Amino acid sequence: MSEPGPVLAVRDLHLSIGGAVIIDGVSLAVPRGEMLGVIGPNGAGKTTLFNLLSGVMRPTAGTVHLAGDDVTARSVDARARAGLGRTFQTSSLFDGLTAVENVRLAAQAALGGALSLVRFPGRGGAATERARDRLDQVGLAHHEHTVAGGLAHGDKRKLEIAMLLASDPHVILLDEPMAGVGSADVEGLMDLIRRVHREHGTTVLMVEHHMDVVLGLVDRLAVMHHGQLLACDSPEAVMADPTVQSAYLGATA
Ligand SMILES: Nc1ncnc2c1ncn2[C@@H]1O[C@H](COP(=O)(O)OP(=O)(O)OP(=O)(O)O)[C@@H](O)[C@H]1O
Repeated sequence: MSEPGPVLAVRDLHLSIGGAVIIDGVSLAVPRGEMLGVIGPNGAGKTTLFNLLSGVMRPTAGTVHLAGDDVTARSVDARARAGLGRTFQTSSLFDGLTAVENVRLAAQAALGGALSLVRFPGRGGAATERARDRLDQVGLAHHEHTVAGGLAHGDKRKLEIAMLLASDPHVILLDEPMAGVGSADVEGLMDLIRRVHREHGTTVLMVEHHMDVVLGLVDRLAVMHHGQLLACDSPEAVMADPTVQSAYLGATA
């Protein structure tokens, strides 16, 4: 049952692989509609935390709750159906398909229909309509028929977000959305993320190394270090925290 508590909550999450402790007792509650940045040095466990939230990996101990429901044992697909969407550090696009075909596949998966690339001219179809709408939302309507592999880097990232939006998620996890994006495209992507967050009330968790991006977007910052959550507070409080400064900011300066 959905209720007014945090939309996403992890409690005492642990993950060990082959004797190595990767995630070490992380607890975190994310209120509905929050934009949360996740930062930390390389290897701190940020992507692994996203893997545990999205169901790509299962924790050794601890729980993940989505909208009040315990989803710890649920698959990626079940969590996606429950409203959790995610992008990856590496591109998940089909380079040889057009922009609209990429989003249509995501829409077909979300709508529960069979996946198909066959076009039915004039018939529209719910998946195609939804795909066009999401392309419009991310500002790529004019690239509907451009193959994904031919898009500029920033537009590829926008296309990935359009695919994410095809399933109408209420929580999205963005893993380094600015990775590989030229400085000219950063503003546009930030605007897009801000718009998705504000217009749809979507809860956003974002791993991002660019501090200017993070600080320009988030309500709170979570700092990971050696698999632990070192701090989770307003950006101002986190930046002023001496433990964070020595563990993260000092370490990467
Ligand atoms: N499947 C795995 N098997 C073994 N070790 C793993 C596995 N996945 C991650 N790790 C290790 O866990 C640690 C955390 O990795 P993770 O990718 O979550 O860090 P990160 O904070 O996202 O780093 P980056 O900023 O470099 O992406 C690293 O030391 C990594 O080598």
